[in-house]
Amino acid sequence: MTGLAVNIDHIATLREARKASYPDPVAAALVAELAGADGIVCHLREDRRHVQDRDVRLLRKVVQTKLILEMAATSEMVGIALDVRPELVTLVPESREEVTTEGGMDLIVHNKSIAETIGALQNNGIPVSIFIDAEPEQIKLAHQAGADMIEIHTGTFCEANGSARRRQAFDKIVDAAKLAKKLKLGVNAGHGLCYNSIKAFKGLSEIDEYSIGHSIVARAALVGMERAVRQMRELIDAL
Ligand SMILES: CC(=O)[C@@H](O)[C@H](O)COP(=O)(O)O
Ligand SMILES: NCC(=O)COP(=O)(O)O
Repeated sequence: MTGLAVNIDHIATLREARKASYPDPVAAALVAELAGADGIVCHLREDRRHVQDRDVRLLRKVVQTKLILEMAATSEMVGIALDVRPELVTLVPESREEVTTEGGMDLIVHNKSIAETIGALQNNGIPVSIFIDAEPEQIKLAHQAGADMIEIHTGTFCEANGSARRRQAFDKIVDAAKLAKKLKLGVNAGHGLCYNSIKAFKGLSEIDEYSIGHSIVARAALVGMERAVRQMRELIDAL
């Protein structure tokens, strides 16, 4: 069965908009699990714009499925990961000015440092995924760097204008997923996926799990977290 990992970052975004104590992303994670999530994702950004250290530590205590920590490959974040011990770390590129993650990790540029970060985490029993663009070169480099999994950046496909661009972006995802499986990497996919774009993935059995946050939280604001997660769960079950 294809997995659904629910990213609760933007519950924290709503809380941080007022620097309030609610809504609590930890509570959202528990509801998401009850509604059928296979995992909970949180991205502890260096600037702490949404998820806070307290959230990650509490999530570690209460999440019953699996906790996936998205983070930059910095020594501060590696220290936190070694302490919190999530079931999976996903390394993502970060830029302070971006509104959201703008692309995958460039392993042509960061190959050596990423391999070191992967080693530091794996040597302590923490599996590592790398968030990368659907480019064959990046996938081969992720494999060479020793990653356990990759997460294919789906944002380019989700944002593509026009059917030709959309098709081209999707074909790259298909090729990337097939290549990664051939290299015996686990394959996750995420960023920008919504209740409509997820339907395009029907039949793409190479993808183990989808990581989806913003669209679920946006729907949850209107219909509630449980319904929003269940509706996404049903779409993924129908793929
Ligand atoms: C890597 C990724 O796709 C997620 O981290 C997602 O971007 C949610 O976090 P932000 O919205 O802060 O980028
Ligand atoms: N890794 C992708 C993720 O966790 C969720 O991204 P989004 O659905 O919030 O764009």
